Amino acid sequence: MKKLIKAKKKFGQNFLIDKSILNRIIQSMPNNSNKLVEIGPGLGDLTEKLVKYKDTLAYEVDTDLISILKSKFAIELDNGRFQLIHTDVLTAWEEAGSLYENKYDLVANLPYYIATNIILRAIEDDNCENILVMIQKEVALKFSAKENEKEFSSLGVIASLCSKENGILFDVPPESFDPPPKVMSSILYIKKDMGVKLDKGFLKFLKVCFSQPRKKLFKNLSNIYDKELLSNIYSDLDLIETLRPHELSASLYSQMYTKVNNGKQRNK
Ligand SMILES: C[S@@+](CC[C@H](N)C(=O)[O-])C[C@H]1O[C@@H](n2cnc3c(N)ncnc32)[C@H](O)[C@@H]1O
Repeated sequence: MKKLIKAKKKFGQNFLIDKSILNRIIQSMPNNSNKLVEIGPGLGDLTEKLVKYKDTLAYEVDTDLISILKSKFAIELDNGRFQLIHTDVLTAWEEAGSLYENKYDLVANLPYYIATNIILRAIEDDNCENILVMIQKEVALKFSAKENEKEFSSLGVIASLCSKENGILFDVPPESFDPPPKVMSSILYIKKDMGVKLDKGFLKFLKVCFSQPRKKLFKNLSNIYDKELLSNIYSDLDLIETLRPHELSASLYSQMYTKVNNGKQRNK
């Protein structure tokens, strides 16, 4: 470690040290008047760039880092350019429903152990408009995958339906961090479609669809739903019963869910 602090594995601390990557993140940021929210400012290297660009609100869980950040950003904390909240961000979401009271963009080098959960929360959060995050490449591929790609899963369906634009902007190698993570990282960008809200039932439906990703979708669905209803829906949507879960488009998942629900209600 170049700094006087030992990175804590339990908080997913891999500090970004490559200045060129920090600059590329800043250049990729959406141009609007939204507040910036950062999760896990760490030692403040990305934060330093963010506060130069816009007013920033950050959530950090690690007590040891809070005192470092308070002294590094004493002026910005004083003049309101920077706000720091010492808490677990998932608890903050649980308690308040949103990380900020108005429109915001999430820009962060996320702790990888909860990266998927954070992105799903940010997609659900009505005030979050753009998500620009560094995460493990494997997870970024899942969020950005399209149908027929082997990585296409419920995460790809959710990201596709809830966004106007989403994809990997660039990859970041382990040596850009201190300590280096074991895996390749990527910058994922999601521009949300603010008019779309997925219901909890749909998320449960997707869990069933992808419960055994390499089996036939029909088989996964028939563990829960009536086979005759499913056959009718497949024929209405002009689908073949041998389809695997990754071969159906996000929009067809949405249509199938509506039909499954309508069918269930008729059967009651
Ligand atoms: C990958 S490091 C990124 C640090 C810094 N932003 C950088 O780019 O060098 C992840 C950061 O998230 C913080 N963190 C981990 N879990 C958290 C949680 N549940 N809530 C808020 N911050 C968390 C860690 O303490 C750490 O500062």
